[in-house]
Amino acid sequence: MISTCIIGASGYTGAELIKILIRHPHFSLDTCYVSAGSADSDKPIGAIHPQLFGQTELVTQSLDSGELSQIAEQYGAIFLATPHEASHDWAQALSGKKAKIFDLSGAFRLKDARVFEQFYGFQHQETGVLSSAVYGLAEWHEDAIKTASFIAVPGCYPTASLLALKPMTEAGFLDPNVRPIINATSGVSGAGRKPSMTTSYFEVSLQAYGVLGHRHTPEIEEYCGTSVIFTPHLGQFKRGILATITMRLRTGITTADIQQKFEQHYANQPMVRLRDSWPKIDDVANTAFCDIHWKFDEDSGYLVVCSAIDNLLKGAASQAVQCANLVFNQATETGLL
Ligand SMILES: NC(=O)C1=CN([C@@H]2O[C@H](COP(=O)(O)OP(=O)(O)OC[C@H]3O[C@@H](n4cnc5c(N)ncnc54)[C@H](OP(=O)(O)O)[C@@H]3O)[C@@H](O)[C@H]2O)C=CC1
Ligand SMILES: CC(=O)N[C@@H](CCC(=O)OP(=O)(O)O)C(=O)O
Repeated sequence: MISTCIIGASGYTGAELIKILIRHPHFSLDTCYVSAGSADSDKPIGAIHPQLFGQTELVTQSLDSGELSQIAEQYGAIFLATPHEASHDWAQALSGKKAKIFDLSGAFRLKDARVFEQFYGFQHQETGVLSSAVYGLAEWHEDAIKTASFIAVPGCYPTASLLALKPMTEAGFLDPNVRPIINATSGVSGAGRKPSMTTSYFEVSLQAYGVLGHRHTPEIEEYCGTSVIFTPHLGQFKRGILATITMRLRTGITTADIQQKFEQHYANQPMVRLRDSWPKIDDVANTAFCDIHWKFDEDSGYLVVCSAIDNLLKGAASQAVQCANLVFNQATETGLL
């Protein structure tokens, strides 16, 4: 068994990682860390995440950031389910040691350090880790992930968007004069466990946010190689993302060409399901799948693709475990089906 720990175990993605890792055939979850001074330190996991009541004996431990280097020699894999700033600040001490690092935050997803100031609100200092980090879009970066030591697990909206876009962008099918338009709606768990006015039960009502400025725009653009118009929406449900993506294709592309590209990339990828009807969030909530369906109008050249994921799983925790499976030479779906 490969020894693992989670840092940020009291959060929503931390809870999903615990659920997966305690049942995984090749990883053992040995420690659940919370931050120093956390209200959730020294608590049984079942007291913080009641769905896990009776499922594990683990009790949260407070993390002493002075011990990060030592922790990185202790485990085979470390999952960082922490805010961007915490991952950024701790990455250097964790890197280059025995442990492979799987960072669920956005701190190491973009290659240009300057972009962080504009979109994340902090100055990136860790350019060394940034340049060696591999973007963990499991279905597309498999070879690079297998040999990586530090994996930047993609954001939830970028996962849903890129899995739908990339078969077309990689094939060069897009009309270069028309940007893809991504409209996506997420459940409130996308905002994390910390309470806030915008995610409070009484306040949430379907609404766009982050218009023409969300930090996932540069992430999507970097990994599909084209500018996009991305509009996220907050929905009145707990978990899941539905992304509807409209693209204009070059003249002459046919329905059969599109079908061939989606099948070429995903026919052998067990976590992506090419559906024969429009996916619903309920079809993927609490699963590690990304469901995709599309329709093409050959007359106008417009293609509409719908992609549905669970933001906490394929958009975070299960994709992190897919990456860990690849790093440790296991099938991508191990422990996820
Ligand atoms: N929610 C989602 O759908 C997705 C989230 N992500 C990313 O994954 C990461 C975790 O997200 P999520 O689980 O939703 O977030 P949560 O807010 O639910 O959990 C974050 C965890 O980190 C701990 N933490 C908070 N502040 C600090 C700090 N300064 N230093 C160390 N630890 C801290 C928190 O509590 P404690 O004080 O108890 O330690 C908590 O356990 C984030 O970077 C997020 O952006 C990525 C994709 C999807
Ligand atoms: C509904 C909601 O608030 N969603 C989050 C995205 C969650 C995610 O993917 O997180 P990171 O890229 O931050 O890791 C947001 O829009 O900020």
